[in-house]
Amino acid sequence: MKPTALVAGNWKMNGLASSQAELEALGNYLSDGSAADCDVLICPPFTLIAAFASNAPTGVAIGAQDCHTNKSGAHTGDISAEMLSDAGASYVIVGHSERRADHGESSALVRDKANAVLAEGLKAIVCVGETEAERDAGKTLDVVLGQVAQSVPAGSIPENTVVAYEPVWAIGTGRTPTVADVAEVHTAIRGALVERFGDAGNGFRILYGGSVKPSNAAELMAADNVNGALVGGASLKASDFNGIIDAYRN
Ligand SMILES: O=C[C@H](O)COP(=O)(O)O
Repeated sequence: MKPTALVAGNWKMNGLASSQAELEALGNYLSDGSAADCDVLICPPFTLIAAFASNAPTGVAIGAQDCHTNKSGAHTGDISAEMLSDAGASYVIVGHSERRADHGESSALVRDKANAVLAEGLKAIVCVGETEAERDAGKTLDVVLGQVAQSVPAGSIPENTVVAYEPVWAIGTGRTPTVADVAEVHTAIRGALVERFGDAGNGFRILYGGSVKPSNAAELMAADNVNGALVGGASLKASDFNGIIDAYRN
């Protein structure tokens, strides 16, 4: 059975307390419009998680953008999955390419972070994706499937793990792969998940991320094995994010 889609907003290092208005606008749109056939998630910066979680509109889950592998301890500046759960988060993004690049995170570390997320009963969104040089060298599937194999925990099930395919060169650039290219990568990821997890592999949600906006959401979301979106820039304004959620309205 096709999994319920997830439209997730990753606010990255954007958002102040005043951004609560965008969350409210999103909630108003969701409650006013015809029901969207997808789950909706906002991952604000750490500083806003508790406030957002306690005021989250109906139908909007709140998540985080990273966590440490440990539950607690001497790790200055880090946040654990237990703390995120305590603050009201229900999802945690791990292995975003910006963290892999900015903080040198390896796939093994990403898997350990995902395991920490699962251990707290939260859901992990495990990000994978090739750089432009890797795509140009014809290595897209090798890179992406290698990251999936190494970053997705052995204990993953469709209810606790989401895979997000984000070509690094498409993030924040306004460029996207063709729908056929997206379908090829997503179908390859699906195949790898089925090979590893059996029939359950068909139940995992595989999100596409990278310059998703209202004008291209419908065609990207219709591609084979695309079960939602991980949205950066266009998630910061409720009106844009709502336009992406519209891809899942009848
Ligand atoms: O996590 C979200 C992605 O990095 C996509 O960002 P973007 O929609 O701004 O391209």
